[in-house]
Amino acid sequence: MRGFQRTPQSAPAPVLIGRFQGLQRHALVIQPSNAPLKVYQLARPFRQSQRRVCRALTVAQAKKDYDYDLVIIGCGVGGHGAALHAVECGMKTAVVEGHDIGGTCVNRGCVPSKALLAASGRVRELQNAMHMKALGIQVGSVTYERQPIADHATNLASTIQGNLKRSLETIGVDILIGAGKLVDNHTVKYSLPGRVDVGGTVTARNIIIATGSVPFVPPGIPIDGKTVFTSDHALKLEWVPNWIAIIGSGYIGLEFSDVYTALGSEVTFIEAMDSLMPGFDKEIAKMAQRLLINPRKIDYHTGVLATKVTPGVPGVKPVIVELTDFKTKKVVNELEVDAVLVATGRAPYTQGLNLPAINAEVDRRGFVPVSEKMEVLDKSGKPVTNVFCIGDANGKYMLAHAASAQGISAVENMCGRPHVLNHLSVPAACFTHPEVSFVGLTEEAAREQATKDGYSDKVAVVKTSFKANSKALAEKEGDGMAKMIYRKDTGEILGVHILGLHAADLIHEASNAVATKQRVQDIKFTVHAHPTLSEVLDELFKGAHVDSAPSKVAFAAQPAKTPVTV
Ligand SMILES: Cc1cc2nc3c(=O)[nH]c(=O)nc-3n(C[C@H](O)[C@H](O)[C@H](O)COP(=O)(O)OP(=O)(O)OC[C@H]3O[C@@H](n4cnc5c(N)ncnc54)[C@H](O)[C@@H]3O)c2cc1C
Ligand SMILES: NC(=O)c1ccc[n+]([C@@H]2O[C@H](COP(=O)([O-])OP(=O)(O)OC[C@H]3O[C@@H](n4cnc5c(N)ncnc54)[C@H](O)[C@@H]3O)[C@@H](O)[C@H]2O)c1
Repeated sequence: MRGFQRTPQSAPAPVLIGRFQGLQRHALVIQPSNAPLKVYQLARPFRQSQRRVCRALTVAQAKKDYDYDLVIIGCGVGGHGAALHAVECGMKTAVVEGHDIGGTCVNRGCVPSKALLAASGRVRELQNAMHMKALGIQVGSVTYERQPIADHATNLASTIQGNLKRSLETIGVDILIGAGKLVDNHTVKYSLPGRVDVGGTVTARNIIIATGSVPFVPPGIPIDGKTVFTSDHALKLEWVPNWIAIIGSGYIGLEFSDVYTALGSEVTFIEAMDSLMPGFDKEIAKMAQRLLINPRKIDYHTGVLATKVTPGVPGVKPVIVELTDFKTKKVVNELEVDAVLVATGRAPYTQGLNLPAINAEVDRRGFVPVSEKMEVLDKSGKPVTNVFCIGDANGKYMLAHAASAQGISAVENMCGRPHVLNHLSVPAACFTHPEVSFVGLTEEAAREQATKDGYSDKVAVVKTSFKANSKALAEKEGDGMAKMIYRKDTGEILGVHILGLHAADLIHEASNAVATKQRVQDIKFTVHAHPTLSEVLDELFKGAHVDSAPSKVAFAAQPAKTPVTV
């Protein structure tokens, strides 16, 4: 190491400080902050006189204070996303997984539920003779087989789980099997009950907690897995009840109401709040009720809690559900149904983590408190050095892609490149038929925020209908709307909400615009192919009235023109 120049630890980006003798293209790089010294392979030979920022491939670790640069406890999509990014940043990485790679999303969430929605959605479409006839198609009687649909979901989950595992192994991430427990802020112990052959202790410069969540079941509701169950059981589609009560009309409730009604069930929603879909923009929820609830075999009780559920026996004894008024707390009704799906949210899974070892504890709802940089906060609210928490376990935004984005953000921060994820730019979607999607604030929240911050007169809303879109009409899918809430003085996008065909795919133009801080007055000059559903957003952008002039970006010079010979 003779002749190496030392650079301060606080340098903003990795800095090259010397090269190994005889290795023309290898050099020692000091990473800012707390990341370790590394040997990198350089894109170009290094000249001693130059100190350069290195953007090259990692070859090996130069200093070995710890077994790993990063150990991630939990390998759901959050842990997986963090591991991929860590390796890209040159970190020697291991994941500790106590149950199944891919976690909730791959095994008991996004993936199998989308498989069920895809199959049942086809059944619904093909059974809709009016819709088919409008396209000039006649279909005979359409039936389905439950088991192959269930198998499709199970097989897809197992394929994606395998893909995820291979993607980690290929890039050299060690997969340590066992439930991880913190010993201190650099040490993780892992073990599996009843398995003496599995387990150990590893040290790491940084640790990420990514232990996810499990279904939340309110008190008074015993889960028997047969007649009273959560999404964990429902995804196996072991039977299709004639009448199912769904407690909760959030994402899980809505998506399963779509699946069950397509497969022939009648659904009764039990929702604690005064209206269905309380977490969504009110206008969108109202239209969703018109498209996704009213025309289907669905009824609902709002403003009530399911306070007591007595399991039944399939085909023999009904399930009894006691309903209590949310406000008066008086029992108001009793239902008899074939089955009950409990979809009342998810609880963080932090059991056995031993947070006191790092002087931290969960908050009153059980989530691990974190800073905006995803650092775990200790009991006094200060960041615990080198320990981060991402995904459902911190409760900031319980979505798969949010978990993964938080993982990337945490890795950036541990590499000394300060990063804060803008959660208002994270899109969300509910994969019903048609889909619902959004990014940013609801109109209600945006107006409330504007009143608080003194710009309520500047908030504007623009709307458009799928009925004005040629592609949607070609598909005979004109039901739906999109709305954008924005600031008419600055052109800032505050929220975009879409209900309609492929809404989940369409939202990304808006979410990317929010993430990159594009203004409406600029985006309205972008061009959308015709005829496409993306023109729904184009309509929104063009329909908005902003007081500010477009920036120069929208009128940037074109590449030099080739002279035209006349
Ligand atoms: C039915 C359903 C459908 C969903 N659909 C969508 C969707 O379409 N889109 C979307 O964005 N989100 C969806 N979600 C939400 C999404 O699944 C979660 O937000 C996401 O899985 C969170 O990722 P995570 O990595 O934080 O946690 P998880 O996926 O829960 O993974 C945590 C992992 O940590 C492991 N673990 C826990 N404790 C330990 C320990 N001590 N040691 C070692 N390992 C441990 C667990 O075994 C698990 O594998 C859905 C959820 C459900 C239930
Ligand atoms: N497409 C997706 O992205 C997707 C799909 C499924 C799940 N998820 C994620 O999974 C998480 C869990 O979903 P979820 O639908 O269970 O939760 P949710 O928070 O979306 O909805 C729960 C609903 O249950 C109601 N509720 C709660 N307790 C009740 C009670 N005792 N009686 C009656 N109603 C009650 C709430 O008012 C709320 O409307 C969500 O945070 C979501 O982010 C996402």
